[in-house]
Amino acid sequence: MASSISPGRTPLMAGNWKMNLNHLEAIAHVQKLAFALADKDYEAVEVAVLPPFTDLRSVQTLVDGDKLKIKYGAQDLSAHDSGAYTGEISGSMLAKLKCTYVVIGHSERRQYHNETDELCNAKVKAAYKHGLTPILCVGEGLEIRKAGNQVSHTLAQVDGALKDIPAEQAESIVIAYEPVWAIGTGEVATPEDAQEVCGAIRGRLAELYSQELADQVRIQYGGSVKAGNVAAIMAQPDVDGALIGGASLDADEFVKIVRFRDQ
Ligand SMILES: O=C(CO)COP(=O)(O)O
Repeated sequence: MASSISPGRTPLMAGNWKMNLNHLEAIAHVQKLAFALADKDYEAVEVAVLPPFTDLRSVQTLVDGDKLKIKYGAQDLSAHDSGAYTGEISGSMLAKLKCTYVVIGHSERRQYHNETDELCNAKVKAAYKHGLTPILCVGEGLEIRKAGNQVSHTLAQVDGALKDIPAEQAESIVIAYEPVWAIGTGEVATPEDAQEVCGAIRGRLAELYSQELADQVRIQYGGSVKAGNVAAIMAQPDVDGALIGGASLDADEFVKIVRFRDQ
């Protein structure tokens, strides 16, 4: 299927492993991806993996040692720089491991750890402070979708997380629209559903900053993305990649998603 992605926005296909794969499994998985992916894949698409914290050192060693073109990042970071915050991981620790990306505000953290837009905003600031690129997750639950309020709900999350973030930083952000009802359920948003909200997010970025900045920011869709549905979603003009959960744990499937133009 033909894709209508703006040539200025390289699609980002990022695998969010969530709480799956220990560090030994992580090494085997990244090796499989590295073996399967070719230079032409990396020219067409940016490929990233987002493993659990405990895997990051192993992934870094593999990527550095074999000069792999796969990027990697973490699934969360602390809003604080250092200190008495038991169990937390700072942006500087992630930067030291040469992470490129960090996921902020995933719906599972909002739901199970009560993360608010204010906390997401503090984490976006922490990410930029340490040179990390945020992948900011936004999206509505089923009740909000049923009431038809998906756009206003999602844009309020964008506003909250980007409060006081200057354009020089916001221009590099990645925003992932992940409708909560489509995560891990097999229930995919239709390409039109994805486009409606992703287009609205780009419109909001234009209002908050400028059209030029909005045109440059990558907006991903996430929620039950698979090789079989990725091409139709990527054909939407404001969808510039995917944040993939379950399907990213299967190396063959993830490679097919990276090669969405062939599907
Ligand atoms: O939450 C997601 C990615 O961050 C989506 O998960 P699934 O692809 O498993 O639905």
